[in-house]
Amino acid sequence: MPGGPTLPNARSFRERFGALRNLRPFLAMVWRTSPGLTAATLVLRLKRALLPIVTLYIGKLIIDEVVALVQVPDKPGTLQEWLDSGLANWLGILLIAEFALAILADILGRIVSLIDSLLSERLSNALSVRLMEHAATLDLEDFEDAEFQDQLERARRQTSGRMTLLGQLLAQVQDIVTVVSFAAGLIIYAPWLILLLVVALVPAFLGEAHFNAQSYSLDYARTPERRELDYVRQTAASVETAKEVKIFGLNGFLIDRYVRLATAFYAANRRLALRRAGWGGLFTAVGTIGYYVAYAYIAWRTLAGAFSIGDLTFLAGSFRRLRNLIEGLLASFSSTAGQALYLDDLFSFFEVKPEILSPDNPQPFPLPIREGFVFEDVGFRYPGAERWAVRHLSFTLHAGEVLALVGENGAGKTTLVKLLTRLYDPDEGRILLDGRDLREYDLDALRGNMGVIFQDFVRYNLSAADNIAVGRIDARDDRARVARATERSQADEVMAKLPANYDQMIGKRFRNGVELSGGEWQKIAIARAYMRKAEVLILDEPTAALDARSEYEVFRRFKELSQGKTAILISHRFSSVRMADRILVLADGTVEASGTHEELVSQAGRYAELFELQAAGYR
Ligand SMILES: Nc1ncnc2c1ncn2[C@@H]1O[C@H](COP(=O)(O)OP(=O)(O)OP(=O)(O)O)[C@@H](O)[C@H]1O
Repeated sequence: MPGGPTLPNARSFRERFGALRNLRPFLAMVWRTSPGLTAATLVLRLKRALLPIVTLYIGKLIIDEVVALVQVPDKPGTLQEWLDSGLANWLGILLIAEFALAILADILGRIVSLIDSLLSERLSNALSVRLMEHAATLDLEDFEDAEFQDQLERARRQTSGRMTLLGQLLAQVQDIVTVVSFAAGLIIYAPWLILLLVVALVPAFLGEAHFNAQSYSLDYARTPERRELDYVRQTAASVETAKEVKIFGLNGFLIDRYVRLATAFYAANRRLALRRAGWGGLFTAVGTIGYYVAYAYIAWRTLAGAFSIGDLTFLAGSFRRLRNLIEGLLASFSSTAGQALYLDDLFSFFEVKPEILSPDNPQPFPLPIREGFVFEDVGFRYPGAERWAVRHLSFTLHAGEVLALVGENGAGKTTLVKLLTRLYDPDEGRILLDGRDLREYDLDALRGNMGVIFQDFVRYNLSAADNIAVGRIDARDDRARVARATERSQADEVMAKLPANYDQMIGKRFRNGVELSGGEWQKIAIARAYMRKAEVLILDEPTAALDARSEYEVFRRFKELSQGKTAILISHRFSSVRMADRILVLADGTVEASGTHEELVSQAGRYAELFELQAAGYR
């Protein structure tokens, strides 16, 4: 049989069956999704489970009756004579019963699959919602971690993948009842046939279990590659990337990369599939041998007069059905154990807990802020990074002040903003707000009172109005408020140009979407900050694509509108920066200088140098 060193080891037997503990919370989740549908499918399946044995038994009665009638002396000739004689009445009733059972089985089957498909869809929706709800509670740090992304990806796949598991579990309940009913029949006639059955089936079961676990391990180990595969496919063909892919002629490069990854996938899957097919064939053959030994025995006993012809068909039928059922059940048990391993991914995702939390007795956010924010020797290193992004960072952001942050790329400006908004907590030092550590405040209130627009703000494929309303989504229907925010960020000119104004779908992903220019997007994004009644306003360089006049105007308004508010603005344009009350020059994650534009220019430091460089460019 083909084999290869690259297959990961199958998970241990214990681990595999240990995963079955996940079934309980899973079933609880199914039940919560819809108690009515769950109960209905169970009850109907139990009813349906008993139909096969009854059908087979009536079949036996029919044959026995026919055999008996054939032997009746002077039996009637035509159908009419048979009917008139009344001899075939019992046979008629049996035939009608058999027919009715067949119809019933059909109807029940259809209703069950209808209910199952409804239940599965609801379960998948409920799981997706739970996944999104849980993801929303987690830290930014988690999302930036590649391993977490693998885990999230695996969990996400489980939301739809687990529908098969549900169907499988329900079918198992049904099949077990059927098996018990057949086995009871068989035990009454020929107990050791059951033993023969078990011996013939065990190897197949163990084989299935082994290959299922191996396929899970393979899947698990390959999550990073699979994410890369998806990423490459997405990059090669998406509206966001099409422009650059064309200009740079990246198709070939991306396709090669895809093919390389996909080929490795295929090779590993093929190896496993071949081994599985090989062993599976062997085990099935063992089962078939078992069946024919049993068949020969039943035939022999019938010849010996121990069984009637009806018994022969009933027993042979029972044995064949039992074999198929048990084979199916064993395969599906082991696949359930395998699927339960996948549930681990889902439940372990739900167990990831955020570290950035509100304290138990949070302080209310100060309205208004009286003193401001104080950074005390703050140090922060991104997870897994060797370098400190900011360190020994100390400064005060006074209440009501407009502070500009300047510094070269990578100086730590954005990191500072992330710390201020508690997207991260400092590794060293602390940040105070009105004399108390930021961590003492209610997290939602803290974030709710900050209007922050990052340089990599999100371009939502939503209507223009919603793109602004996301700044305060619960005020989405307050059109006057949206209009005010639009006007403040000068997005009103953008809005006026859109064919459907506020209702215009923007972005190219959906039908009738209109794409905006970079600067137009920025104006829309900045309006989000004005949707909030925020105590602190922060613009982290979302203006880079604005033309000089627009940026100047945006910042002038920003300054005006930040009256009485505490504000931070980050920009590389000195014409804007100089409007701030105070400027903080960052270098290598720490404060190098601070003061007004005039003070800093006269100090002949980095600020003056950068200012000169930019000014020289315009002369
Ligand atoms: N998510 C992250 N994970 C790891 N390191 C990061 C992350 N974000 C930033 N860094 C690192 O932290 C340092 C500071 O980055 P930061 O984004 O704060 O700089 P910045 O001053 O805002 O730069 P720019 O002017 O380019 O926006 C950089 O050296 C960067 O490599």
